Order: sequence, then C-alpha cells, then structure tokens
Amino acid sequence: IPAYGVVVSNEDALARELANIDEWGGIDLFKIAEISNNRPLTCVVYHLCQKRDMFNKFKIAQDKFLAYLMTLEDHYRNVPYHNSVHASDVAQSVHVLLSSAALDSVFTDLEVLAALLASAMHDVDHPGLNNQYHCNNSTELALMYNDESVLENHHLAVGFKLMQQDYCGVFDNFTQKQWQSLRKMVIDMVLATDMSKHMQLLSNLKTMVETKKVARSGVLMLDNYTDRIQVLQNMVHCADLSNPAKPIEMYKQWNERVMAEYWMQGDVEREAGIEISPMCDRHNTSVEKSQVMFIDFVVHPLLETWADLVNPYAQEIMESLANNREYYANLMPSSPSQTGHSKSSDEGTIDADSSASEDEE
Ligand SMILES: C=COC(=O)N1CCc2c(sc(NC(=O)Cc3cccs3)c2C(=O)OC2CCCC2)C1
Ligand SMILES: [Zn+2]
Repeated sequence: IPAYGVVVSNEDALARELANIDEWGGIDLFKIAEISNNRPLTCVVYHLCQKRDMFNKFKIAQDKFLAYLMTLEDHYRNVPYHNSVHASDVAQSVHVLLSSAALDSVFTDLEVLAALLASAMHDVDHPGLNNQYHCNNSTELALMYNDESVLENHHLAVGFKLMQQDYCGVFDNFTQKQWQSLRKMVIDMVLATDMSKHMQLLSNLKTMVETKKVARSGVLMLDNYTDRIQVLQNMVHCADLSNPAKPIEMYKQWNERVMAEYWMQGDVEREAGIEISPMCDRHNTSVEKSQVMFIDFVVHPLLETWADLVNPYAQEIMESLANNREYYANLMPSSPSQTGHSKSSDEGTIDADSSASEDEE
C-alpha cells in the first residue's frame, strides 16, 4: 500500500503538502487534489486515520478501508463546489477542531472515527442542486425522502450502501454494538449538515455554552449522548461552513466554486422557466455583499459560539474570519474605504468622516 494510500507521481510533494495537516488552513486541498490525481479525500482521510492509529485501534484492514475511500470518492460528482475536495476540506477541518485542547480526550476513538467518516461521506453524490430545488420540483430524490433533508438522507444512503459491498467489508471486525453506535452517530452528524437545521443547532450550542461544565483540567465535560452528539454535530457543521475562516487565497477559490454551483442551478431554473432560487441568479448577485451577509448572519454567529465553547482555543479562527470579512466588505461597491467618491458623499449626505477622507485624498 502506498504511503498515502494513493499511487502518486511525486510522493515527496504530497508529503510536503500534508506536513501541516494538524493546523487550521495548514494544507491546500486544491494542490493535494492535483498531486493525488484528484484523490484528495482518499489520501487526506487515510492519512488522518493513520495519524490517529485507527487501523490498529479497530483492527480495520487498511486495504479494505482504502477500497471504501476510493469508491466513496468515485461517487462524488464533478460539480464546482460539492465535490471530494470539499469533503476532504471538511474532514481536515474536523480533525483540527477535534484536536482543540478544550476537547482533549473528551471524545472516544469511536466518536472520532464517526466524525471523520461523517465528514468524508457528508456530501457524496451531491448533484450541485440544493434541497430547495429538489423540493420545488418534486424530483426523484424529493419524492424518495418526502422533502425532508433530501440531499443529506441521500448522502447517508449512498455512503453506507458503498460500505455494504462485500469487497469493502471495512468494518467486519466491529462488534454489533460498535457498528450500531458508529452508524447512529454518522447519521446524526450528516443530517445536521442540512442548513435548514442551522438555527436549531446554533441554539443548542448556545445553551451548551451557557451551561458548560469544565473539568479542573480545562476540558469540557459531556456526560450524555445528547450533549456529546450536539458538540459533534456542531463541529462538523462548523467545518462545513468554515471556508470564510480559512486563508484568503483558499477562501476566494471556495467562493468562486460555490457561486459557480449556485449560478449553474440558477441557469437550470431559468432554462426551465421556473423561479430562480435566492443567490442563484448570475445576473443579479453581488458576490461581495452576499459573502459579508453570509458571514455576519450565519458563519460568525456559529464560529463565535464554537469559540466560546472551546475558549480560548479558537481565537485564530475568529481573527481569520474577521480579516476575510473586511476583505470582502472593502470590495463591496459602495464601501466608504473605496478610492474616489464614496457613495454617501455622491448622494450629498456628507458626514464628517467621509468628507474627511475626501480631504485626505
Ligand atoms: C441563510 C442561510 O443560507 C443558506 O442556508 N445557504 C445559502 C448560502 C450558503 C449556504 S452554505 C454557503 N457557503 C458555504 O457553505 C461555505 C462557503 C463557500 C464559499 C464561501 S462560504 C452559502 C454561501 O456561501 O452563500 C454565499 C453564496 C450566495 C450567498 C452567499 C446555504
Ligand atoms: Zn458540505
């Protein structure tokens, strides 16, 4: 078996790219996709399971696990955003969030394995069309899952079906109890990536922060399944929405991809003569404004609450998010920091600081 699970032309380059896998934003998944012949998910998840000694802990046959990861990766589609590069990014982000000092030895090996598996399969076979599209058009998937978390149910069904295929048999050495616990946790985590559950998840997290019990050592005390799974669900959810808190060059690429995917959906809807979903109309979206709003209303509240939970071990994430928000805020068409006349002065509503900035120029 090759060192990183996949046969690559330049193993040293891959080793270098994976060197900072324990750091937030420490690896470039786009570069890893290139070097690994578009197998970023297989090599990142295989590498993380090796680092966490999962194969020994659970007597998992490495060749079978690799066969499963390859098949899982093959079932990600070639869509701009929800492809296997995104899944590998979520897996690595979960790995870093799990390593937070506040969560030191809080989770069992089975829970850690479940979180990595949930990350790996959480968007498999994503068609590049969101739940709203499927429900509005009563597609086959929407009919299959009665409009409830349609895509997330599908990702789970595909992810587990591939595990049943006999040549995988990846968890044959698990006890029935271990397998059932792993399966339940993966299901609970992937279902929680449905954005329609975002507000409920965030409110649970806020309650946990308000009532959090911390041991003398500073680690969180989670003494029942509900609390434990809520932290794991929010962890995967944070990782899923974490692009705005990553180094700006990567964030910009993720943003181009997510817009490309939304606009392709809008094109499909326009062609079909049906109502274009929000943010999907390439002819009237302000990319920068959308991102600033998405950060202000969705990402920042979530990551800020996560940072409170693992305080002070997420300050770097919050700083990165704040910097990236300013980057897009400054690009917004009418931002006061723009050179030349700021919008407010053109409209004659000159206030002190904008006129001051005009004087300076
Ligand atoms: C009110 C909630 O809105 C909502 O449920 N969604 C619409 C906007 C959106 C997601 S997930 C996501 N982005 C990501 O999951 C991670 C990112 C990738 C690149 C930048 S951020 C965006 C998004 O980014 O929407 C933006 C595009 C159109 C509006 C803002 C789901
Ligand atoms: Zn996702």
